[in-house]
Amino acid sequence: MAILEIRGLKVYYHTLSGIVRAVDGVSLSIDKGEWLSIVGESGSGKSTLALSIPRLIMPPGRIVEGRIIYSGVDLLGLADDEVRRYRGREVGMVFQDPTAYLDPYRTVGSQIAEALLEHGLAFDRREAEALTGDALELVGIPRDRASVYPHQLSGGQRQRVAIAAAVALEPKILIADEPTTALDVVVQAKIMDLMKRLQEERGLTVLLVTHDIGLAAEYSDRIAVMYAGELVEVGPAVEVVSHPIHPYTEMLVNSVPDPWEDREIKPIPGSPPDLRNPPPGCRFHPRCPLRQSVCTATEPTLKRVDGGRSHSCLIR
Ligand SMILES: Nc1ncnc2c1ncn2[C@@H]1O[C@H](COP(=O)(O)OP(=O)(O)OP(=O)(O)O)[C@@H](O)[C@H]1O
Ligand code: NI
Repeated sequence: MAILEIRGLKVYYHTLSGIVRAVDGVSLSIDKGEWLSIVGESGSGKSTLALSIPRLIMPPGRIVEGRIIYSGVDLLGLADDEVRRYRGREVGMVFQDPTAYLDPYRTVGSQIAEALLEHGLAFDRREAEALTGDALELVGIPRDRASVYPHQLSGGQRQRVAIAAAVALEPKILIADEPTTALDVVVQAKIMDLMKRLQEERGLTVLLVTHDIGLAAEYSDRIAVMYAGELVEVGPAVEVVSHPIHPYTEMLVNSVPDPWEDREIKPIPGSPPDLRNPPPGCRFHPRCPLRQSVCTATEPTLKRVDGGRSHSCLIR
């Protein structure tokens, strides 16, 4: 059953130099308890898509069209104060830089405890502190570390605390935007393993945003590949990576090292288009080796094929 359904979403940034069509007609659904990763090059609109879900898009950005249905409720139809109740409590968020939202002047424990009280998940200070300790332990941080300040923790520990803070509110879905990009690979694996455990043990739905398709393949149930504001391929993680359908997915896979196979790394030639003025037809056509005349003349849509997969390639 879908916990989240995004339909025809368009999110544009209205800048002085033009309208940046960062998310331009995305439809995607995520099942309860599933881990879906959104992958794609820098600037493809991944973060814009993720931030739209709890309606955290700031001006000059604006959600111009579409629906975001969470557990049957269209979040885009709610008043601001109503949507605030979903943030944190239902939809948890973790970002690349936890220092951006951990207050440097307050202990990590007091910040988690306060959120618990604010959302009515703890009856009093004492219960909030107990639950905070539980949340820290859940992410592998001793409960007595509640009394430290963010700067006293390592980068990996801070990200754990951020996850503890998010998970303490018992959200149904955790949106993690590049949560391990700033961390070394060993710490990255630990954070990913932790999220996997939360998915398996608590039935947490995970939406991971990453530019790392290898990482996505290792941890996700499904992968959605984004290019220039649109989805080009969606399907079971292992299949998408081992047998990509869309040429962009294929080139993205070939542009990163394969830990199991010794093959040549081929960077994708060219660069993504200017989203103020994207190319007509398939937005990938200027970089696509399979390009034919239909690719410049036809607007592709995501079509379903066998195996729970979909793609938007006009040739394949
Ligand atoms: N505040 C903003 N004002 C104007 N344009 C923006 C703003 N934020 C993002 N954009 C543009 O929207 C497009 C999508 O950006 P977004 O950050 O969503 O991509 P991304 O896939 O998350 O990239 P990255 O991997 O670098 O994080 C880009 O062209 C970007 O320049
Ligand atoms: Ni991003």
